[in-house]
Amino acid sequence: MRIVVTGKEGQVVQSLCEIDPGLGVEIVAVGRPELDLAMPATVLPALEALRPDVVVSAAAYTAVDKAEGEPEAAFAINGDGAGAVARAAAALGVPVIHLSTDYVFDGSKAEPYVETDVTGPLSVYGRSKLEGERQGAAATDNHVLLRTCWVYSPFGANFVKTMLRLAESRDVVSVVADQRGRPTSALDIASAVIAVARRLVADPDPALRGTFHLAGSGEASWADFAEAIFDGFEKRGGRHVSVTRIATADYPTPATRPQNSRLATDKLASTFGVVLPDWRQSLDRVLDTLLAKG
Ligand SMILES: NC(=O)C1=CN([C@@H]2O[C@H](COP(=O)(O)OP(=O)(O)OC[C@H]3O[C@@H](n4cnc5c(N)ncnc54)[C@H](OP(=O)(O)O)[C@@H]3O)[C@@H](O)[C@H]2O)C=CC1
Ligand SMILES: Cc1cn([C@H]2C[C@H](O)[C@@H](COP(=O)(O)OP(=O)(O)O[C@H]3O[C@@H](C)C(=O)[C@@H](O)[C@H]3O)O2)c(=O)[nH]c1=O
Ligand SMILES: [Mg+2]
Repeated sequence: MRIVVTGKEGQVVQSLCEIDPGLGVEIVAVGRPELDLAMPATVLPALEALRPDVVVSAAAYTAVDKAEGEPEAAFAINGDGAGAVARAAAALGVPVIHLSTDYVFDGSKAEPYVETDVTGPLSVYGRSKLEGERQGAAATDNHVLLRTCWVYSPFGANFVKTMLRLAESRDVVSVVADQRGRPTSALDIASAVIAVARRLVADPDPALRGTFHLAGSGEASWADFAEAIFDGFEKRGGRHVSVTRIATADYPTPATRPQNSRLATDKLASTFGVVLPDWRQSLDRVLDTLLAKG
């Protein structure tokens, strides 16, 4: 089985390329310039040439604050570009696994979000990802929409790497404590995507298609997450860094984030038997890699 994934340097695509996908599975990454989501005409020819058995739509415009000033680019890539990937998979007659985000929700729900909850994105990024969800669902039923959240990894740009960079020069870092979510390792996402892809290729059952939420086990605020990162840094010989827990109002950003970003993952567990490790355990593995690299 050949899994073709969009993007080259992204966290999820690099994690897919990094992990051992197991017997009979091959991972191929395709991105710019051959496949450019901002140029939808490039998408079908690039995918067709690679003869995928499954397409993983992982590439996206993910700069949440920058997107507020570049809505056209965000919608072109996350809306029309993601739509083009799903339409190409449909044309090739293969399933597509399309990654989306907790930021499609407004965060006002008291409980974790389930797949059927009403969306209401607060940011350009969230709205553009929701448009990609709509275009993907319209393109094909042979489609898994996998919403995930708070992704970190040894690769690309993410909150863990930002905190480790700040730890080099700061004794105290102020971090918001009133946004809660579920930190998710891209390495765990990669394993889950491969497990889902295997099932989709083997089984046309419509119950295996549709929307599913995927997240690391447990939950945290960004401040909790930062504290765990700094603890791990110190345990591995780094300096002591402490967190000042602040409110969202004390950390103004161009984009508004949901206060409740927690995704309920029971449907993925009961349908695919996929449950991710506790986020603290996965964080340890990523810190081992990042801090061993130096
Ligand atoms: N990061 C997060 O916290 C979360 C991410 N997600 C979603 O998961 C998916 C994977 O995210 P993640 O791996 O973190 O993303 P990254 O931000 O790490 O990487 C983005 C990827 O998209 C590619 N890309 C951007 N623009 C284009 C374009 N015009 N044409 C082709 N490729 C493009 C980049 O290309 P290049 O290789 O050239 O750099 C890169 O490979 C995305 O759909 C994202 O929306 C969902 C929830 C949380
Ligand atoms: C750097 C920093 C951030 N923060 C806050 C700002 C924000 O509320 C929160 C997280 O900031 P970031 O900008 O790193 O995270 P952000 O880019 O919003 O992360 C999101 O990315 C997109 C792609 C997703 O899909 C989401 O699931 C989510 O992971 O932490 C602090 O309070 N202190 C700090 O020093
Ligand atoms: Mg960011």
